[in-house]
Amino acid sequence: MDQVKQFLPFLLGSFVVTLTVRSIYRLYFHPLSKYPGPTIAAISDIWYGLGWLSGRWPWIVEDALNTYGDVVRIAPNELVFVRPQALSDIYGSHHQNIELFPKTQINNHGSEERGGLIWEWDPVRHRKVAKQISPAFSGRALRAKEPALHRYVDLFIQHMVSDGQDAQGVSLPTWLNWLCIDISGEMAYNRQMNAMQNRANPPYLDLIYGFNMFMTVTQVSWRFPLLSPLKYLTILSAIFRPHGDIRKHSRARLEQRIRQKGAVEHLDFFEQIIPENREPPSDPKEMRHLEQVAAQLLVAGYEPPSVWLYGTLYHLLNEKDTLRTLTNEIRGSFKAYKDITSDTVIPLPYLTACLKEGLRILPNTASSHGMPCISPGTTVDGNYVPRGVVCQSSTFTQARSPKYFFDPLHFRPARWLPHDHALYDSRFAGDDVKGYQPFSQGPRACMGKEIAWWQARLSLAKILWKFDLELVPGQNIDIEKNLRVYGMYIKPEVRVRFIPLNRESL
Ligand code: HEM
Repeated sequence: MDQVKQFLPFLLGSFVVTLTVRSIYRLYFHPLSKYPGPTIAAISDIWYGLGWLSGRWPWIVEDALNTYGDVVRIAPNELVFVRPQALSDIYGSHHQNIELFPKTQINNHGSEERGGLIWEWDPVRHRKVAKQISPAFSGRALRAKEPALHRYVDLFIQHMVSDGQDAQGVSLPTWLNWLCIDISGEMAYNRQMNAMQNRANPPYLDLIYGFNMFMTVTQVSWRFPLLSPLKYLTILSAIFRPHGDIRKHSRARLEQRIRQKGAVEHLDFFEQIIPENREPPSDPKEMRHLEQVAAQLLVAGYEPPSVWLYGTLYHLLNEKDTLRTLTNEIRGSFKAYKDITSDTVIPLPYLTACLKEGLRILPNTASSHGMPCISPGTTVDGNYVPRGVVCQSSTFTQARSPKYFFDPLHFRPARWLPHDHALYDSRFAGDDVKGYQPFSQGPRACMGKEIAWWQARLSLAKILWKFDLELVPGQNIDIEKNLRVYGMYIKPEVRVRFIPLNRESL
């Protein structure tokens, strides 16, 4: 015991000396020491970790960029950029579709089986999977999916006719989540989630939201090896929730889909990577890879569209004149509900402008968090960034900065209108509409951009053709203050009345 007592001051002393020397190195001698940022972020990952755990990371980074300039050191070995040139340098640069800034291992933690498609950090492995899947996103393949898209949007409309007129209205985030998970399950691997039909969260949706905060904890704990046992909380949470059963069910559904190959109502995104022999691979690694890709397609096709529609409708409901203009454009363009198709909605300029503005004012999770990549040792927006430094963008800050957009914190669709449109407003002439890339760019850009646009245009056009919308009075909502984002956004409650017009039935 006495020996321990003697040894303790020595241990503590060594610890303090090591921390001091490391901090001095990181502050004054590290290759990133010339970049500005909070001092605590330069010497430790604590600032980064707490920021992520708060659910307000995009806002924290925005504050830092507004305080320190266009490049900020947000962790000892990490920079965030905001100018469009930096975004194109980081994400757009590639050689024969192999990205020059590979993704970090923030999500799959180096596992070769868990990369799937979106989390795959190895550019060559990513290219292989992306090449296999991309034909499923081609124009012809998308056409085959259009009837299913209509079916779900129509089901949403029918539910709103029956449920949406009550004085207390319906929960906008809940119903949009159900619409989007139903569509995404169907598109990803012909999986019927039946959320709207059952008026309940499918267990799979509960599962992914159950892990929402946990994903962030895992990502953060990865930076602090001493805290990594936190990861084992997954095991605890698995004990207390029926996760195992849900996973088993998902796996069984996927195996069924693999055996069906081609014999489905419409081709889905998964079709392209189903083994030729239509048998689930016996190699567990291969099967885990397929499960990972299927899950990623499902979540990638679910979360961004649900946030997009939620943000756009929330702002429209708060901007009555804008909502009226859009409603008039839609109702003036279609005599009958059945005339609303993925082709006929494209020429509506105000609809497109409102949706672009919705994407700007609330970018999706990946764009809001930044998409960390590793520098190969090159220049980003004129700054030399040594090899191995983690770089990322803040599309969120760019979207909300007066340097790039006039009146950025307000919903102003007019900024996206063609200049010869009657409602175009020259105050927006200086907006950098081309530099804004919510679907990212380069080899890792969004594959679902086109189908996402179909889904968003069709949903909004059908909803506003059929209903007058109003916020249920007495709600005190400020999504700017109340939004939180971990692995996915947590959307604050908004109750809305859907008042059907007496028009032809569906
Ligand atoms: C509002 C709509 C959407 C937005 C704003 C959006 C945005 C993005 C962004 C920023 C990325 C890059 C992520 C990263 O590099 O980490 C991405 C990737 C991806 N998105 Fe989307 N997305 C949307 C909808 C969809 C939909 C409906 C699908 C359909 C499945 C989809 C499928 C994908 C896929 C497969 C990737 C990975 C591409 C790759 O790594 O090769 N997205 N998306």
